[in-house]
Amino acid sequence: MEGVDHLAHERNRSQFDVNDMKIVWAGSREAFEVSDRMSRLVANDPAFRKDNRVHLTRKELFKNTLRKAAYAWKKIIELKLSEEEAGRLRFFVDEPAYTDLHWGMFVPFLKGQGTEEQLQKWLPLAYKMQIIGCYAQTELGHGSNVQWLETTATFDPKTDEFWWPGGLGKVSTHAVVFARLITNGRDYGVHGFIVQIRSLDDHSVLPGITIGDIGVKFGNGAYNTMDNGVMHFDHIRIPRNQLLMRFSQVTREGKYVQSDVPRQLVYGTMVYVRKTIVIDASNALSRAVCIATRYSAVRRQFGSQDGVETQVINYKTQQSRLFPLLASAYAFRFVGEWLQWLYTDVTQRLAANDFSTLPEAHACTAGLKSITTAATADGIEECRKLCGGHGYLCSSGLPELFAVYVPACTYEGDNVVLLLQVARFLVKTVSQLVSGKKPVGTTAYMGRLQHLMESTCKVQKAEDWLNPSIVLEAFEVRSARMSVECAKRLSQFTNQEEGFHELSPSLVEAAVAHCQLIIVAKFIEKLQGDIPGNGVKDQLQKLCSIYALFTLHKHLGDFLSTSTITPKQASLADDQLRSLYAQVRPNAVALVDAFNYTDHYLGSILGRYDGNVYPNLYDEAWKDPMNDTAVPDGYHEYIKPLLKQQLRNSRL
Ligand SMILES: CCCCCCCCCCC/C=C/C(=O)SCCNC(=O)CCNC(=O)[C@H](O)C(C)(C)COP(=O)(O)OP(=O)(O)OC[C@H]1O[C@@H](n2cnc3c(N)ncnc32)[C@H](O)[C@@H]1OP(=O)(O)O
Ligand SMILES: Cc1cc2nc3c(=O)[nH]c(=O)nc-3n(C[C@H](O)[C@H](O)[C@H](O)COP(=O)(O)OP(=O)(O)OC[C@H]3O[C@@H](n4cnc5c(N)ncnc54)[C@H](O)[C@@H]3O)c2cc1C
Repeated sequence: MEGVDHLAHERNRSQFDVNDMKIVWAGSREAFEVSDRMSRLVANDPAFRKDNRVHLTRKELFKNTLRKAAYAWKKIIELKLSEEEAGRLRFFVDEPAYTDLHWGMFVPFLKGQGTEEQLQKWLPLAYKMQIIGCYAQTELGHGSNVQWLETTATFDPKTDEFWWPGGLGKVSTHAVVFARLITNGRDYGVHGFIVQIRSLDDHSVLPGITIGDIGVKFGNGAYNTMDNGVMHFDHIRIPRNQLLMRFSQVTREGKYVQSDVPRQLVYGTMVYVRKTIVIDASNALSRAVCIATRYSAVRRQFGSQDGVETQVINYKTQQSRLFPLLASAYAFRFVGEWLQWLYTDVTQRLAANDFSTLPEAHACTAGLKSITTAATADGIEECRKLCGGHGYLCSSGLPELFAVYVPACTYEGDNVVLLLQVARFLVKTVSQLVSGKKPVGTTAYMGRLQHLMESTCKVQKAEDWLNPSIVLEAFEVRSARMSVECAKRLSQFTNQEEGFHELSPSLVEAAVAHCQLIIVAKFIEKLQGDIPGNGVKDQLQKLCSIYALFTLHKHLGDFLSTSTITPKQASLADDQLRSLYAQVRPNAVALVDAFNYTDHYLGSILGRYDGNVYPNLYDEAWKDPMNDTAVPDGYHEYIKPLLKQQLRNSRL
């Protein structure tokens, strides 16, 4: 029945104030207010409808995305929205589009790599969208290995194929292009250039440049709203001052001048985007968990008592699959908040030519991007499975969410390649201990290596696993022992690079252990701070324990093989986990209500706020164009002749 809250009984059971949790999830009351207002603005405007996407052809889909992006831009101007409001509005429009790359990569690259003079020229054009930019770094032959990009930019004192860049295929007028800078016959490696690629008069592609869309990508709708492109340069010429020269310059005479800064600063935009992707992982996972939790509370199957079947959310197996994902969504939210702080801090230090925390920022953004996107992609798929057959319908919102999200494991750095960067950082940290260098930041725990190598876990009963200090030390011991073991085995190789490649699978596991420690540590830190709201902190403590103990359970091999814990302590952790599931159970629906997602943004019949699933699932089916006629297209050509033939055969 419309208007009835079929989940009221679930909401009445919660043991905390969901409105207080909404503020904690949003990060602040101001952030909540902006998000709430923008999500409702989008949800209430039919111009932003998205339930028809799966029925559109690729070209219709793309044109529809251009329409929405233009409409959103007009709204932003008309309502005089702030940068924060505009960003939230585009987020709730929920459609990968060229604007993601214009605002998410092109503008940040200009801001990070341009000189004051270059910013004064290009930023006003970009902010007013008088030019539309993309980020052209990946080539057909190289994406991960940036240092081996082949496009060259040769300085001519007298006067190159990109693949994947989002927005490039049909929309962008300009590109940030990565190319090897060659001047006076010497290759100075990869640098960033701004290149106009289309006419601002008629959008035609400029001479010497070939541009196209790379074709249909994974999934219906999904990322096909984005014109990822291919571009080929054939000896085009650009002015010298379109080399972005904040960190290195080429003089009029062709002389290369490198400021006294790490060459990796040219990678700054990737660090920025990886940080953003970690925050976005909590958005995507929380969306899937919201759908699966509400539906799990609606769905009843087997186990009837008094003639009423059991809610599937009451099955321990459903809880053991769903609640760790709920906990992960909150865990990624808070580690994302911390990573935002780290990024801001590093940026301020760079402005003062303090590069001391640059390695930490790179390792943290790379590693956390890798493990949060992997867990989120797997988590969305698990949420689809948690919803049984109906989870496979596009009207559940889950197939498209998965298809849009899963490339996050690849873009902005393949997850394994990034974990190897973390491994390199850890091995270096351990090796420097010998020379007396004190580890700081997220590796500070390595400074207590002697203790961690000798420590024994103090758990004697299940409840001991609720002690944050015991949990934190277990994760520190596991990570430290894995890193030290890798470093020790690596030291047996005469050729360190050869040893690194040989041991890379174990090194990746050590990197995962370190990054999971960071997530646990930041969740615990968050709870040591002021958490306002009735019953809110208690719920978050439960979720923190679930994230930690589920992670421990999932990586039990690490904890046992490093003798961090005993099998008995592992069993006590499982007992505590099941008890925590029972404690979270009455709060589950309220914990996903706290994400404050509109039905429009969720785009899911199964995840409707009112839980009125079945009538709406049935009605949605009839809207499919397949049901426009009772007799399907093709009957007269292919079915009727077959039936008649069979009838004739049966009479012979
Ligand atoms: C609200 C909505 C949100 C939506 C979310 C955003 C969606 C955005 C859409 C995304 C679209 C996708 C865009 C893209 O994919 S753009 C292209 C991305 N490409 C990559 O990420 C390439 C990955 N490869 C690399 O980053 C580098 O090649 C790699 C780091 C793997 C190796 O670099 P390099 O060979 O130069 O360096 P070395 O391994 O030799 O290391 C040398 C030292 O440099 C340090 N280092 C490396 N990278 C960095 C860095 N970024 N910052 C600081 N330091 C760095 C490295 O640790 C070494 O240091 P040591 O010598 O001390 O060990
Ligand atoms: C949806 C989407 C949008 C994108 N948007 C953009 C964009 O806007 N701009 C842009 O420039 N690029 C973009 N990209 C490209 C993206 O950045 C690259 O695909 C990504 O960096 C991975 O690089 P690759 O494709 O070369 O993978 P590869 O590195 O070729 O990976 C293939 C396999 O090799 C393994 N591998 C590679 N190197 C190593 C190693 N050293 N050790 C162990 N294993 C290794 C990887 O783990 C992986 O399993 C986009 C990609 C996608 C999917």
